Amino acid sequence: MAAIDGAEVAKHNSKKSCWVVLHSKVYDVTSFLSKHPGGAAIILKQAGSDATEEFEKYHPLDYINDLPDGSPLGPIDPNTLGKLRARKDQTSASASSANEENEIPHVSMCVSCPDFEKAAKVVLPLKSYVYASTSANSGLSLRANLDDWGRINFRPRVMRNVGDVDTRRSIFGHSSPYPFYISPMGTLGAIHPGAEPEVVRGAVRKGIHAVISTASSKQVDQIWQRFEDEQKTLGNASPTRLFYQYYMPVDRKRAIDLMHIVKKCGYKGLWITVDTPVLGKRTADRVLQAEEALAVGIAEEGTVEWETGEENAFAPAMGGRVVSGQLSPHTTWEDLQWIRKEWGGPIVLKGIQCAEDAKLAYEYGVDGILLSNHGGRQLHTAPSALMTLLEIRTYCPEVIGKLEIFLDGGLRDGSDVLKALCLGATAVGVGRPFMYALAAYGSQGVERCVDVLAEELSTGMRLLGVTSLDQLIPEMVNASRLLNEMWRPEGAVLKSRL
Ligand code: HEM
Ligand SMILES: Cc1cc2nc3c(=O)[nH]c(=O)nc-3n(C[C@H](O)[C@H](O)[C@H](O)COP(=O)(O)O)c2cc1C
Repeated sequence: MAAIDGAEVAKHNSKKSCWVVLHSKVYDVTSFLSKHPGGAAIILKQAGSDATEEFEKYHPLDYINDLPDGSPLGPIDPNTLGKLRARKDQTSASASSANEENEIPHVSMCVSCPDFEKAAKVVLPLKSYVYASTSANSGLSLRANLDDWGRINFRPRVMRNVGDVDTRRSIFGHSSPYPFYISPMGTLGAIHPGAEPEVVRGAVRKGIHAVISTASSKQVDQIWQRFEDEQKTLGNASPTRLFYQYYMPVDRKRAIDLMHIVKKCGYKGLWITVDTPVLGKRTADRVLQAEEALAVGIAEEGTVEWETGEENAFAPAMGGRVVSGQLSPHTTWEDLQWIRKEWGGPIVLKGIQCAEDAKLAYEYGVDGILLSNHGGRQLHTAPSALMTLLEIRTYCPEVIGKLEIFLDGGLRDGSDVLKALCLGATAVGVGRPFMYALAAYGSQGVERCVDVLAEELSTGMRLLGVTSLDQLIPEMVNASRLLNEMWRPEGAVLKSRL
């Protein structure tokens, strides 16, 4: 194929004819515009230019293969790159380029989790900040997540020898120095150029476990490779293990193939996200996307082709569109049977939000449940993980001790982790604080965030009067306020039917 001149590419910069360069090849994406799950506006902004940098922030390389037949036009003539259309993107400021008025604080100034958010706000483009911070509808689920940790109080014991504390906890037999891990978050390329591998680097250096998202910017095997490389530099001494968050692809073959790749890499558990049959309404993203569309001269598309089908083959969108998602809305409990057969390792259901489903999870033989409302990004006014844990303690206590129980959502202080453990949890997941730390400081920020949480945790243990996590018992917390508001079944008996 003859090389294409940059000046020719630059001419195709509209909805009528839209060409972009991706990794030195020219693609005609005109017919793809209306099918792009991220919306047409985002690609139109790149029309006639080299879209590689923008593409890589959001997508693994192999997404290019999903462009329609006929899209690839040929290689770009490397001597004519200067003739491509200049892009008017917001580019991410980096820690070193943040200007003086908006100077990013030194990492040591981050002494508690909210400090990372302030620093991230300085460096992140608005779009990325909105993506990280957004929540569903009017934001009440996120608010409750944040607030409920403060609505449980400790009942400390004093005059105990708390000179040395042991903060270790195992997840499925894999020891971690702390009872918290990094929650799966998609599209980290929009947050930091190092994306998921940069998070892995920080995790490995601190020895904590991390769950990797299906919607990652980098491919699952690339992330694994980085994990192995990082382990090697530390003489394979880090206890960190990676687990995989699974949005089940609609297509069964694709679903099984993905699971096999994950297994072959060596991920230690499959965390199936079950709270996302459709994407929640991400209000702030919606507003931003409408603005972006108007800026390139198109009113936000309303219903595009891929929305009208009841399923689509892509991952849940980064932004706020109504994407039914890679997780089929038709998934049921019965699917666990074939998943278990294909996977063969520990399975956690991520997104359990009531006692009935906790009981079913146990009956269906999963190994763990993650009480979560997706960081307040899915159902409007969904219960916080703590509220769900209290329901489980009250109505199906038999699952405690049989299943590994994880919580996430709104955790912003290491000592709050102790409350969940007092009430029977195995460990707690932390999301946004790590994302903000990554944005501002890369893997160094991730490490700092671990240190901040770890210090709060060990101080909390000493002040509570315990030296190991096994000593945490329900009597060490006062959960009366939440218990007062907890849901109660009519007749006080739980009916756990499908
Ligand atoms: C041609 C260059 C491309 C650019 C610059 C681009 C950029 C983007 C951006 C910025 C988003 C986030 C949208 C938002 O939050 O508003 C997005 C979403 C998305 N894009 Fe693309 N994209 C491109 C091509 C593709 C291709 C070839 C595919 C695969 C067929 C694809 C699949 C998706 C999917 C599934 C989403 C929603 C989920 C996610 O954020 O991962 N894109 N894209
Ligand atoms: C920006 C962002 C992206 C996320 N992406 C995913 C994802 O790809 N898969 C998933 O199961 N959960 C995802 N989550 C939810 C997290 O795994 C976790 O449940 C939540 O962030 C915990 O709440 P916190 O952020 O308040 O700690 C995401 C959360 C955020 C904030």
